[in-house]
Amino acid sequence: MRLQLGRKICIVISSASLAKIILKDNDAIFANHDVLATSKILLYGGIDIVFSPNGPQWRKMRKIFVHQLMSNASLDACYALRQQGVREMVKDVHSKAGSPIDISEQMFIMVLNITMSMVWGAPLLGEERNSIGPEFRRLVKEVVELASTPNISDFFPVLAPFDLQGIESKTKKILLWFDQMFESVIAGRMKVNGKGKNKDLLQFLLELRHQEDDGSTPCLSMDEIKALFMDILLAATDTSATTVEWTMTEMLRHPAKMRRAREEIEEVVGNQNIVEESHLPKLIYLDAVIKETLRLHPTVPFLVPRNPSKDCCIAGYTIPQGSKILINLWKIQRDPEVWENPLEFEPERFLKEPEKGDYHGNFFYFLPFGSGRRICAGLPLAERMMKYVLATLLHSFEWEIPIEVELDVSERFGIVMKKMNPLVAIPIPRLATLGQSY
Ligand code: HEM
Repeated sequence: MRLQLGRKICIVISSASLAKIILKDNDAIFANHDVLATSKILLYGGIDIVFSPNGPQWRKMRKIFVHQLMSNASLDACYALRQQGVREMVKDVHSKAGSPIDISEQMFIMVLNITMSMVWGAPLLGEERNSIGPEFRRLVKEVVELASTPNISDFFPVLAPFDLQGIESKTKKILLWFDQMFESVIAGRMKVNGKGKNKDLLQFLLELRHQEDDGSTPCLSMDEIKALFMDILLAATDTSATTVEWTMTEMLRHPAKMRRAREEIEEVVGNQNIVEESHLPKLIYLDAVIKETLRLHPTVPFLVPRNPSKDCCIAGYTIPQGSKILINLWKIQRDPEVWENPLEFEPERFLKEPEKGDYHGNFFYFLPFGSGRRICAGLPLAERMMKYVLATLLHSFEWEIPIEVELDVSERFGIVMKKMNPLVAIPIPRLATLGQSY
């Protein structure tokens, strides 16, 4: 489908074969993400990983992130931070046992804490958890909404200086809040001469900054450090929280499947232990449940839209340089040619045909993390965190739906596909004796 919006041509790709031609066969041409007026403001001019065009800047930023945080060795080394984040969350949920809780909100704060610990060594504790956490979430929600609102400045760049919808000025206010937080964290570390006790990402970046390449220019500017922080915190929180919320929704709608997932966890973990990441590779059914959720409810339903870097011809159609290409995962991942009963929640399909569960960008009917060189850079962390937290939620609690709540799957499309009505569920502790272990 092709739409002309102002000066911008938008093309929606809804078949796996075309997605492959774009994301694999022409990966180099389509390796730029579409940069919105809001992303430029929020990401310090677009010098981050998500919005840098394919080139040396993008390679530098992505390399730092992947090497420092996403290698197996780095992820193993900071397992204690994930453990602490998940345990804090369980304690918090225990304290609300019997009352309805907003699952996505709970998950958001947990993921935020884990990522903040990985990035600068300090989670939100005590009062901060109740003040900064919700404010952070409110602002991320606003960012996602602003970025999902069609902006005249993007379609008629000549009108951008007038900011007719006020989107840019709202984004600048949000940037200010984040920027002050980043400045204060960085200044705090510099006060101790960059000698934090943890070997976290901030520590590494400050050290890297002082390894000057030509004796005068730091390898990394302060804006680059802040843009990296922004990418990580924004890309990790809403996506992971929303995916856990959809997975819990589908399990609550299918109690037999939730029972099967819990039985598997009990068999692997036992009732006298708490879930550890070492248990995760054995949780095959839970893995299938997560994949089936990502198939039916792709968290980033159109990927991050791409721009071709030059005019090109795809399947006989000319695609001009700079067009906005959306890959419609929602449609592709429900294609009846490949998925039997495509609208049904059937995790068992991935047990029968495990090859269809490859989400590393090679099977073009299932691309929840994208494909090619711009594939999600946080995939290794996302898959560990989601499985770990879901296993823990099922192992520690029974979940009930408040009587007045209808469990629905209405979707709200945007950059991140949220539930129209947030999932509210009541936790009932299962393993009373284990409560103290958290
Ligand atoms: C369930 C969780 C997540 C989902 C579904 C998800 C999905 C995606 C998708 C679809 C893209 C665009 C890929 C493309 O254009 O082909 C992306 C990009 C990205 N994601 Fe994720 N993501 C998740 C979690 C995370 C986490 C936890 C982090 C970081 C800690 C992260 C960091 C990034 C970054 C930095 C990019 C930009 C990569 C680039 O442009 O080179 N994501 N993600």
